[in-house]
Amino acid sequence: MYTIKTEKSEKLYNEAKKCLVGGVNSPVRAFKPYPFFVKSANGCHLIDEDDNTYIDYCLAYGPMVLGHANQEVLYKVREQMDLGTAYGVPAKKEIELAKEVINRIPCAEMVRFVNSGTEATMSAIRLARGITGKNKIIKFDGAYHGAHDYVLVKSGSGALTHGSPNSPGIPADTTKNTILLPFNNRELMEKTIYEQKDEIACIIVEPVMGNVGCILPNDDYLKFLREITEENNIILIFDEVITGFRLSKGGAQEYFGVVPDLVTLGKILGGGFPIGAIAGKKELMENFSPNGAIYQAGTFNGNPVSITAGIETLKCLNDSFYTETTKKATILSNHLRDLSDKYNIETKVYNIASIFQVYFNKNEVLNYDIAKESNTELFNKYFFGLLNNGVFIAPSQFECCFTSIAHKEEDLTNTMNAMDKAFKSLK
Ligand SMILES: Cc1ncc(COP(=O)(O)O)c(C=O)c1O
Ligand SMILES: N[C@H](C=O)CCC(=O)O
Repeated sequence: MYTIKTEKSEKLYNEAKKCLVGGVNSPVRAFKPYPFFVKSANGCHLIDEDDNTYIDYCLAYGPMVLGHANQEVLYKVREQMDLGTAYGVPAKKEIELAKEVINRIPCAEMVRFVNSGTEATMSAIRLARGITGKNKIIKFDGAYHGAHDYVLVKSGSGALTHGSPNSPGIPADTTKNTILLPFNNRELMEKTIYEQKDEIACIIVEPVMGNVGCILPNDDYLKFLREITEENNIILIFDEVITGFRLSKGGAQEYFGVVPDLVTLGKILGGGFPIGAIAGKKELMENFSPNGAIYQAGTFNGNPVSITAGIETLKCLNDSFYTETTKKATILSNHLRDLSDKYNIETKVYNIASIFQVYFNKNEVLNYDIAKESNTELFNKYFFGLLNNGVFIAPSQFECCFTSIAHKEEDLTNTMNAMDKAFKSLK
């Protein structure tokens, strides 16, 4: 519950409910009694309609690694807008960003830009099916790969938060081809592949699961997936919509030293504007239309505004970006561990690079089933404890938090104080 003044947000929410489903445009934004309505954002701060300021660790669910309204990015975006905002014919900057992706991401030899992570995973799966001539795909329990029919089964993120991990409206005929397995479990993967390898087109995996909190891969689990897919003519897709450009310059594949066949990207790649991309080995990518027969298209694919923001954002992701953002996430994670001890509250805290999350759970969180046992009521109290003390994180146990270069020392100190007050309120 809010203890701060949020009357204007409440009023706007009541208005919004009349014309927007649930008052929001993506379910993850809805929380009870009502979400605050943002008026502006700058650096690591959000300011709401009631003039409350929050230090933001949601960062639009990931893209804003440079903080909000980064002036270098916006300067170039404004320049681009004067040159046009959508062309329907190719433009030079698409080559520039594609080359950046290829230079950074180990598996990327060719790129197709789309408009969202959802489109990217949908097209990557279609590509894998089209190339192999096989229909089944393997996805992990609790993984979220966007809101399309192939993958909206036992899904994480808002689907899990709002209690519909299997969305009605998706034909059983579609999802019968989606095999669900627990993350970090080798035996079940081996058994499934042994029995059905001739029907399985691809494994799609979030290398770090970021839509059921933050679940790290066990030692060599990703390497194991690489080996088993290679041995069985199955395409390995890393869904790096969250981890891409975040864990390292080359994303999770560089961080863990495991190179998949295809990667899906989004979020950071668009520097705060809508984007997605599929990239991978040339021999696979060339199967997309117009070179190959597998159809993929979009009016706004390679949109010049998003491409410009992406180019400018990637320029800022140098070594010190990774050192700095990792350091901040580590400081906050260690503080959460200390608070758990101080207030004797059982938690598990995970962090990697600029990602972190606390689970109100006594067990090590290795997969979806364990994550689901977390105390979401306690998480909700923690969330409001932070919010009422000027800190915003995603309003769900089943999302994760991000640091950016815009978080300053003072913000971290204020955040740690807010965390302390939030934990105290849980007793
Ligand atoms: C791992 C992952 N894949 C895919 C998506 C879908 O991306 P978008 O919301 O841009 O469609 C998301 C987030 O939304 C994600 O976290
Ligand atoms: N968890 C999702 C992405 O990572 C949240 C974004 C959304 O669905 O609005």
